[in-house]
Amino acid sequence: MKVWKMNGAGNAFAIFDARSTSFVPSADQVRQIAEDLKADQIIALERDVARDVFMRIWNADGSEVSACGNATRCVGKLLLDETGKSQVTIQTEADMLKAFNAENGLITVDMGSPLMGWEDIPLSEKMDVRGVDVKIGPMDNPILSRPAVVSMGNPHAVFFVNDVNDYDIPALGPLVEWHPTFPEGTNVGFAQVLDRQTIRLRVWERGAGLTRACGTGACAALVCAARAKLTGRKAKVIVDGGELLIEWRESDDRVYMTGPVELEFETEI
Ligand SMILES: N[C@@H](CCC[C@H](N)C(=O)O)C(=O)O
Repeated sequence: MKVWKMNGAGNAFAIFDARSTSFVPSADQVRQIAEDLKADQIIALERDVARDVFMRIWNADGSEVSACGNATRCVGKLLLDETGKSQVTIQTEADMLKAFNAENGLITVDMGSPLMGWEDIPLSEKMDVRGVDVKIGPMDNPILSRPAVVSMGNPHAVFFVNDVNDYDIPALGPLVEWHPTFPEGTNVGFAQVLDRQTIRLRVWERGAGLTRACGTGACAALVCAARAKLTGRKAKVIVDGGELLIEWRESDDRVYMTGPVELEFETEI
């Protein structure tokens, strides 16, 4: 079976070509592969009757999840090169996504529409998704409070902060990731709005920890920022591993992400 080690803005993936050989790893095996190949997520490419591919996703902790933006760009690049098509379709558990070539070797992915209902995130009970009732730290002087939430096919809680460098993310992230408000856990973004077109973002990923980039996290940060009128609907999101351009189009309500992909090596197992 062919395996590609790739990254999207530093978010690292081991991508297994399971289109002709079955690949059904146990959670233990996923954890081992992630450790051996230094991957944040493990991806399987499977045959799909209607789309170019079905993309299955596991976090480094062995949990299977529904969405991964940076891996969608990497898989898009592989399929665009392989098929010579101008656009490829990628089915995930969450949605049907499309990828196409952008300028300067970058890849654009149509990440679908953000989901805003409290049941969609999901939250444990009905709350205002622009600022949910979550506080971390002393009750009268919390370190973090009232994150905005949205689903990009996976759950995201976004804290708007004055300076991302002021926060001990490995200490705070897990407290939010499994807070009772989020019955399926959540990815946790720390977003600093630099101006109306620029966001600095770091993400504590559910099931993977602090990564160098989170594509769905970047989409979530832009959607939450634009919804709160902190930015316009298009912004550059600066992550630890590079830059992502995110646009939440008014015309179709879909979020488009453009960013880099890198093939580190490929091998056969
Ligand atoms: N790295 C990803 C997100 C992967 C899944 C996430 N950790 C979750 O549990 O939902 C991205 O680029 O979007």
